[in-house]
Amino acid sequence: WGTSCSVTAASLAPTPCLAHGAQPWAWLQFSQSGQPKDYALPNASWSQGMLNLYNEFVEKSKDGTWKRIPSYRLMLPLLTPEHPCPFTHPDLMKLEGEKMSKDTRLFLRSLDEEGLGFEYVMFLNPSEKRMVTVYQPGPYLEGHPGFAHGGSTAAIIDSTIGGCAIFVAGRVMTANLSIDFKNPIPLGSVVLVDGKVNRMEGRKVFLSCQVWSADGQTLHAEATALFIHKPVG
Ligand SMILES: CCCCC/C=C\C/C=C\C/C=C\C/C=C\CCCC(=O)SCCNC(=O)CCNC(=O)[C@H](O)C(C)(C)COP(=O)(O)OP(=O)(O)OC[C@H]1O[C@@H](n2cnc3c(N)ncnc32)[C@H](O)[C@@H]1OP(=O)(O)O
Repeated sequence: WGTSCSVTAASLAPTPCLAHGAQPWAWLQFSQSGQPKDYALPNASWSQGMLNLYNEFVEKSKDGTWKRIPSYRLMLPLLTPEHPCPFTHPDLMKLEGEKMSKDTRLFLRSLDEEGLGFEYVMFLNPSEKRMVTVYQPGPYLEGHPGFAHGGSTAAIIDSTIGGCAIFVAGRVMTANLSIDFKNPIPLGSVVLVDGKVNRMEGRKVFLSCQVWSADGQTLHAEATALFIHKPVG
């Protein structure tokens, strides 16, 4: 995929991060293989409940029904031909890597230490236009004592359905996000964020989302959203 994509490995080459006085490679953590680190893989902070749900969706991915979405500190590596990814919308292929800042991080991947913030992995079901995120909120996302801040819940919902909307429509922006918070999410618990596209009208993509406890017994939040396509260029 992405043969016409202007984002290449060369455009991903580490650049100085002078603004932060950091090491040149600090904008993107590389693994020992020289590839950007994929954060959507198990680490020591993942609870058994998180691993169980992750393994469930890995199993469901074996026949291609679901696809695990790799996750880096930036969106950029997802757009390079070197990294297999279902985000093949032609609109995204027009993004030019060299014009995208490398001195930034995705909000949900902004913390260095494992387990303190957003631990998550997304799986896309292309035929159902559905994205699920297996998510474990860490202690630095606290709102009321012991519970995740509602803003962090909004962020994981926005990213889940945002990824789904990007898959169907290319570059989109959140125009509206409406959330009913039903039950607080305990820090360190595991939830399933389940979002899908309901319909599209021109540039508008309408989605809905539910956040369930891992055992499916507690509905934590319900949301509806409108994303609007913004053509690249
Ligand atoms: C891009 C690289 C992708 C790589 C992807 C790879 C992997 C992704 C995987 C995982 C996901 C990872 C990351 C997460 C992804 C996304 C989550 C982050 C998303 C955000 O965090 S994003 C920031 C917050 N977001 C904003 O910062 C938007 C500010 N805003 C604007 O930029 C404009 O406001 C805009 C663009 C929304 C519209 O502006 P515009 O000029 O293009 O269009 P216009 O206003 O004409 O509206 C056209 C029609 O929509 C109707 N309409 C508009 N707004 C409405 C509303 N609120 N309610 C109801 N209807 C509305 C109008 O009424 C009209 O309707 P009609 O045509 O029927 O008259």
